[in-house]
Amino acid sequence: MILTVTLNPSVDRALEVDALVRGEVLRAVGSHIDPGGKGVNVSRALLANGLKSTAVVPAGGAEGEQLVDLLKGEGVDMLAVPIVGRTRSNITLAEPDGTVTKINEAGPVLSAAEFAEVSDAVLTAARSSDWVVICGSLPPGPSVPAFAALCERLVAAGARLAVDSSGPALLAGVDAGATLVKPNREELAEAVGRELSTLGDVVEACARLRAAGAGTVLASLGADGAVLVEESGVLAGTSPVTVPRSTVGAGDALLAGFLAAGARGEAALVEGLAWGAAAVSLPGSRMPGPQDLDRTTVRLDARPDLSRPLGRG
Ligand SMILES: Nc1ncnc2c1ncn2[C@@H]1O[C@H](COP(=O)(O)OP(=O)(O)OP(=O)(O)O)[C@@H](O)[C@H]1O
Ligand SMILES: O=P(O)(O)OC[C@@]1(O)O[C@H](CO)[C@@H](O)[C@@H]1O
Repeated sequence: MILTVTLNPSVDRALEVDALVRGEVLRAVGSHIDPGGKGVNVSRALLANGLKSTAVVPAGGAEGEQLVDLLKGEGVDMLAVPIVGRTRSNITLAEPDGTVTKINEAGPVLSAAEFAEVSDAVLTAARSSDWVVICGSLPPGPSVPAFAALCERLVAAGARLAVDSSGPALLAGVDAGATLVKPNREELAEAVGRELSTLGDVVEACARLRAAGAGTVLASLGADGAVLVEESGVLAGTSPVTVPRSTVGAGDALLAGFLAAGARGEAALVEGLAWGAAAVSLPGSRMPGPQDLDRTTVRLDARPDLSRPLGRG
């Protein structure tokens, strides 16, 4: 069983507009609401493919209730920890060519007592889980040392920990010795403090995170695919998408597919790329199911050209 942890979940509201024009009243031509947050999406993707997981979410206020109802409606097993603050709403503005503009709230404050309650729930559930997957931004409140302590306690307790976050939270996961980290290009660049222009830059940056404590690094690179750097070597892969609809949650789908297929080697990278590409072909943050997956378009390369330039990030 996979335990996902989203410390800052959301109600995701996606509005489709014909074109984004600043300063105008825009009329939405379509709208939908999804339960959101990166770990929540990993759980949704796993469920869409018949795999069991439990999503840990702090939830508060009317939006917290809505989040819990949406998760129940989709049949996602959850551990909701009540909090005083109001769960955030994140907005996606989607244009017909697949361009998305996202506005994410900071999220409610998680008090020290609430964070301790969430941590206890995670540490307890971790005992019967194959993976603990902590994803997304830290809400205001918990300090980085408190988050780092949670990661360290999980690793010390023998949990296989995966972290998909940014900034200091990503580095805390690396330092704690997470089994897997999944940064995107921007997060990886921030973690190593330099721009990443080529595939070689990405491989080098992943190697640095491994040297600092991470077991495996799965770097997602948008349309440039993904790079996997693990004990046994380096693999790069792409999965072209003919008609991109929404990239929201593509990284979460990639991570879910990678975990679902064992989190190592070619088979897992193929699965992750197939799930990521399928998510990009679907509207909003809809997670792909078996009917959406096409593994035949995935191309892997065990000896990638490290001088290959990446698209504009
Ligand atoms: N434009 C695209 N064309 C083809 N595949 C894409 C595209 N964008 C994303 N992908 C696929 O989805 C995966 C994840 O994308 P990305 O690197 O943007 O993740 P992310 O920034 O973590 O996304 P999010 O935070 O929205 O979940 C990529 O590794 C790739 O397989
Ligand atoms: O603000 P964060 O935590 O970095 O990201 C939150 C979020 O943008 O990530 C998911 C897509 O990956 C969405 O469901 C959600 O709105």
